[in-house]
Amino acid sequence: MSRTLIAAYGAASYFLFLGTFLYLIGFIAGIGVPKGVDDGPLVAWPLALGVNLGLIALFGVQHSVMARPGFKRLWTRVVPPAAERSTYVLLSSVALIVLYLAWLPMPAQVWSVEASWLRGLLWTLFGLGWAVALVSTFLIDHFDLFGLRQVWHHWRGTECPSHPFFTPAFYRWVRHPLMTGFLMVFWLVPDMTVGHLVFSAGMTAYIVVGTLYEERDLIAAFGERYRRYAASVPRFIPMPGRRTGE
Ligand SMILES: C[S@@+](CC[C@H](N)C(=O)[O-])C[C@H]1O[C@@H](n2cnc3c(N)ncnc32)[C@H](O)[C@@H]1O
Repeated sequence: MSRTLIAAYGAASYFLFLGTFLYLIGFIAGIGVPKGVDDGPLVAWPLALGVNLGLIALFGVQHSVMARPGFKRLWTRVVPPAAERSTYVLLSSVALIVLYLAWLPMPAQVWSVEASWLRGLLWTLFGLGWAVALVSTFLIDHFDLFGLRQVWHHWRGTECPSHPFFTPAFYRWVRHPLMTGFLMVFWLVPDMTVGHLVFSAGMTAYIVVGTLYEERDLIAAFGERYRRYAASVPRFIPMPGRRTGE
């Protein structure tokens, strides 16, 4: 494949992911999108539950299996190595779009906060969660995570160096601040239906399992250094007095 084609593929995958990521904000909040987590045809709850869990599993399997070094080694025999991350990003977007389209509502209310000050506080924390997630992508390397760095180096004909282990800013307080941001936006909402709860609980389960696999790879890559970091820094929730500087 030509360098320009791979660069265009990388850029297209990035912008598609940006769109699906922005859609996720509206999907969860139920604001500003044609179909949110509580919209869609009403069906019997066992069917809705089965379909929704299947959609989360589809996203979780795609997102976790394709991120493993062993899978990447096999996969890069099929796709050019420079386009591997962009393909991951593209297929993650496809899995999310399928989830948005096929998601079935389960409208029974689990909680609905009435006090306006508390609603305001929860919406503020919801917004803060998105900010934490976005800033974390830049701390770890936004353009690498979304495949643009790889296609850019390939386009210029330069080597794309792999990242060292580091613990910038939020990474001194928690090991997975990007996931902390996601956990905030999944749970800190003033209104929660059963369907929304299934989404939040399913995605939380995926995050817990996904980060276990990620840490196994990080220990394989960085060894004792990562083990020491994991022993002193909490996974998702910052604890006063427990942080490390690298
Ligand atoms: C989607 S990012 C998520 C990072 C982290 N789990 C979080 O929630 O903030 C996953 C990538 O970040 C890398 N990564 C995670 N922690 C890292 C660290 N402290 N230093 C360097 N790379 C790291 C992993 O190897 C993986 O390629």
